[in-house]
Amino acid sequence: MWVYLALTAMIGYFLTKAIDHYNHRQRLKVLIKQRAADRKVNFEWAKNNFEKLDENRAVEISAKPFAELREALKNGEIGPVETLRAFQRKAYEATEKTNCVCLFIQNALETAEKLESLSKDPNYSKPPLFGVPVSIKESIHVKQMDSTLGYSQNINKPSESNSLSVDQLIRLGAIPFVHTNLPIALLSYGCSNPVYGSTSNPLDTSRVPGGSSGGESALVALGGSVLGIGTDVGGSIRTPASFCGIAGFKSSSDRSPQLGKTASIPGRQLLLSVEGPLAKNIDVCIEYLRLKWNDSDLCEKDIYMPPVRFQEDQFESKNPLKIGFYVNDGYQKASPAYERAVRVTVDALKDLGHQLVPFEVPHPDHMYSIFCAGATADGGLFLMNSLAMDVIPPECNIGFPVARLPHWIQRLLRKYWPNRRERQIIQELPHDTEEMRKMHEKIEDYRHEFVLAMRAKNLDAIVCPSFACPPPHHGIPNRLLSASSYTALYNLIDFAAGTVPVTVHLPEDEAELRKMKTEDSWDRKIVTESKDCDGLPVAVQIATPPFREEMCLRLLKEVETSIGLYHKK
Ligand SMILES: CCCCCCCC/C=C\CCCCCCCC(=O)NCC(=O)O
Repeated sequence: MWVYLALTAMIGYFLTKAIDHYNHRQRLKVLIKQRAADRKVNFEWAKNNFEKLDENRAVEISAKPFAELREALKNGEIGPVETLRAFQRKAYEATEKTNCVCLFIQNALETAEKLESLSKDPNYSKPPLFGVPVSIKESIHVKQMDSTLGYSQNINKPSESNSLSVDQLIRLGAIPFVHTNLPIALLSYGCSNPVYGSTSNPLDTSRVPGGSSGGESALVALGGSVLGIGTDVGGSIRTPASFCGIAGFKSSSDRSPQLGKTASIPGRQLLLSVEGPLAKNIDVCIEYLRLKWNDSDLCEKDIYMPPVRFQEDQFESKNPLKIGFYVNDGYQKASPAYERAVRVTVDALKDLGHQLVPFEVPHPDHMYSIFCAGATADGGLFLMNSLAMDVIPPECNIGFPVARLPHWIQRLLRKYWPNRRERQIIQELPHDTEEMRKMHEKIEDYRHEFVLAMRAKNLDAIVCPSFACPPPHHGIPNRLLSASSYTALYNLIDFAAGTVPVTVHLPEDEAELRKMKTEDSWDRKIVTESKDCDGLPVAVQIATPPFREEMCLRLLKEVETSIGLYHKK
């Protein structure tokens, strides 16, 4: 009798849970449909607005590079409203091709009109970014807009205020005008979510634009924005920038506001995401960061941010530097084109008088495993629970349901998991407070070890690949984690790092790759994804210690100027 009652109660419990879950998913599907309809209306609004400007005039304005655009806005040759319309048109075209825009920010028109009327006052002094339209990754708060992070459960939860960086941009005279696409949960270098769908690479639409700031990279590469703001906790600015042939930069965490910002995993301790710029060339990133760091208001608003101005002495210095380089980080061998990218950069930097010496990444397997542990923070539980409460298209599946199993099963699995590199990662994921403390200790120790390794060679900076393979096809990123090891390292040790494109994939790279020894499915994917990608851009990465951001920018500029692939003023 008791057994019968217990069994009925259990069946009842699980049935109710399953029905609740089903109903929850149905509600989310309704929200997704509503958002698609609202988005159509939003795009129509943008179209009606940009069609008020003559198309030839729009083309003329949006073709202007950043510096020229700023100058034309400053001297009144063009106005903020027509500039906004010109970029709305270009962004609309870019999103027709790649699905890079989530929504147009409708308040942008009001901001542009306000700037236009202010500029009529002869006593008005134009702020430095007067009238420049800037694109913003969807996860960054813009007042009255959702930051869904690609979760349908976050639809219709508009932000009450702007993030500090969006507020700062407005203070500087810029016009945030679009929210751009990202992968659900942000912890991917793909760019797909159930709310806004998949963004494609503008250079090959069968491939991803990179992520998580992939909407930004596609939009900027297509000229739909002269400056985009993304976020990076494992490569999410640098990877999309390098996949789309543009420049991207992430600072160390102290030099970016942390107060009030969204995070893929809230409460994460040592791996903090940072906001940073993506643009057609590094000069634009430099100019933006100069304004960002010289604006004392930002540190007043985020009182935890050290008030360090743009260090012109570091940036302008002509002193030769000692720079370490590597072509293989020892964790994931990169496609040959990335090795070539490092070698041409090394030669160019030598020609400029710098000293270049080989460098080895300490304990690469350990490095990437503790990165995954630090980036997911709680053994993947928050991530997997959040995903389980949403509607996940196959290409968005992060594929780690193990995190939701009871810890004793996970402890068993981590002993016997067949794949070596996956097992190493699983072994580092913490399951209780003791393991979590140890994880933090390992990250601190690794930072120390890395700094000592750099000091032993007296290095100022490091040059290395920006990624391990060309932009993979849609659906691949979440099944090819290891390729992100080249960017992830510099989040783990909280360095400044940036990327600029320096070459393209060539047919001989593919031939060379066939010789690569493959240990597991990750290696095999590197080989298959590197096929048929001739002509796609390849970037190099440069990293420097925290508070040496300006030195990193100096080197990126030197590289871009001497060998930059698409260096255009
Ligand atoms: C087989 C073991 C699976 C372990 C599960 C690990 C889950 C994924 C963790 C790390 C993946 C890293 C990919 C890098 C993507 C870049 C993320 C990023 O920078 N996001 C930006 C942000 O969060 O703001």
